[in-house]
Amino acid sequence: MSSSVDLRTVYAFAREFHSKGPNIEKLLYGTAGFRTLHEKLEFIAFRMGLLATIRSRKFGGQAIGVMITASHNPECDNGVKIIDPKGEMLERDWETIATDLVNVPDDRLESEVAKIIAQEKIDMGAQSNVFIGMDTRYHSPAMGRAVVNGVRALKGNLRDFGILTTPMLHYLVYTHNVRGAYGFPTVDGYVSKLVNAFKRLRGDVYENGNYKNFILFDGANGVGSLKMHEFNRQLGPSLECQVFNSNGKINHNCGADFVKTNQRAPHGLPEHEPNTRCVSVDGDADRIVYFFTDSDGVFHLLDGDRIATLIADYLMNLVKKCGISLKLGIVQTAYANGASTDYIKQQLKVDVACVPTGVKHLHHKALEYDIGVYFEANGHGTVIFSDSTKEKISSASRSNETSNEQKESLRKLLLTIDIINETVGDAISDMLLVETILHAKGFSLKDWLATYEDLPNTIKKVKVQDRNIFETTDAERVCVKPDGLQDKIDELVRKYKRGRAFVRPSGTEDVVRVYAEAENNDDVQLLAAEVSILVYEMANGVGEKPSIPQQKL
Ligand SMILES: CC(=O)N[C@H]1[C@@H](OP(=O)(O)O)O[C@H](CO)[C@@H](O)[C@@H]1O
Ligand SMILES: [Mg+2]
Repeated sequence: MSSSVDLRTVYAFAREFHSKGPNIEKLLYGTAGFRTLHEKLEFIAFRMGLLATIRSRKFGGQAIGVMITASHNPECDNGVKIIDPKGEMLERDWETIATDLVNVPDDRLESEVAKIIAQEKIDMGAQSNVFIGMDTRYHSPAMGRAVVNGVRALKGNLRDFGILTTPMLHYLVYTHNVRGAYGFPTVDGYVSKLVNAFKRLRGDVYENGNYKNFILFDGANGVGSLKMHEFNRQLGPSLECQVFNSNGKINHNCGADFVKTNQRAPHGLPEHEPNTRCVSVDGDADRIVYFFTDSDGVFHLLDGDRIATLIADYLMNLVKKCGISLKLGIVQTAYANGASTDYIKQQLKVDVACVPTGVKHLHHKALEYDIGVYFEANGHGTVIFSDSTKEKISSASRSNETSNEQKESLRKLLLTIDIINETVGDAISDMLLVETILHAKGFSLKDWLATYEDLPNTIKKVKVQDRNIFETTDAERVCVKPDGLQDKIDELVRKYKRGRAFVRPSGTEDVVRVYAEAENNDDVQLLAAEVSILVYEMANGVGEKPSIPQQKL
């Protein structure tokens, strides 16, 4: 190992500018990196700057991303996560390395960095390249500067892209590393890739059947609204998209998480005709849900499960028309509505897998299929096509044995692939894809909703003294610790028709999440309350004890 970096600068920078200070509780690289109150995060951002530089050197100078965001969390929180060279989430072994690096005191930082360099056999003389992006939180620039200092302390190179959606940074990292093979590695390149494919698929006829060319876009007062304005300039009349919730408090009473969790429309929604198509994205624009209010004033949600089934159905039909055979699979988590899973198995007749929460798990599983469609119920997901699938599609499109009709379908399939950001869930890319499909089918949201009927469901949060005493198995559907809890949950679930419930510790908040679904809403509320009380009692709940809804007492 050659080293041109004096590691004493690491401790000097830390002590001078980004001291950890005493009494910081142990922090874990969780479902989506480190996420906590912004005041606690600056030293972590600095250390992630160090780690990203080291990781980039491990890959001979390939770009590594550092994204500053707390996604759908409230404004007071921030977060930092690392993006690997292929635009994917950080490899699991390095999550442990990241956790260890963050949890050492300042005076052990230098030796911890030296340990990582030695263990991973890093050539500190090698090139390194760190790409930095951030959401619109007012404290994100300070975090960004801390990352920059981390990179500088190790004499690395960096590019600071400023305010970006999370999926844009994933795209930029990947396209840079594959030297443009997946798209031009710039922000303009990203927008043009998606918009050009969208426009070419849509053609000159913007409306079709029940599909109207107008959509209301809730930007969650985050980066999604800024970027959607940029998209709008390029989309022109091909999609009339009215952006709202652009400059208030991030995620406050709006955005995809608010809409999904509360199953109601966001605040700030402009006056509109009943049945108008509306979307909500989250604070960093990597997830999306659709919704509308019908002429009786009833709110309807079309979430990630719906999006996955719509896309899978469309792609399967398209592939069939192309005259090629490919295996498509859908990946969900335990939060997927039971009715969607039944629909996938019984109607779509597609393979469906269930994995633990967090897109990294879904992405990983989706790689096993020729075409992997993965979505969390909250609207976070995308589609990935294996290399051999892409090869099959392009060779079929060039082959003399392919009919003209098949060639037209292959052209559509190739353009559809271009709209998709395969690196990670991407709210804007997902929206353009769904809009393309609804347009092709001539569907209104009502038509889409009619494909199957969701089971009523809810997610509750329970605060307990230590959420880490909860351990789960079977893709989080079974709770193995504390002892005896699962048996008691099973007993409760048995009382309800089509009942299902599970509990798991959150990876991003200090709570235990309780999910319940059943045939009707009263039962759902009752089951969720009963399970929440159980969790609270078995794990020394903190604060107000959950209670049974009034009408059931
Ligand atoms: C039920 C739920 O929505 N959980 C979210 C949430 O994870 P938790 O581990 O449940 O806190 O944040 C993750 C990161 O954004 C997201 O991937 C996941 O779907
Ligand atoms: Mg997000």
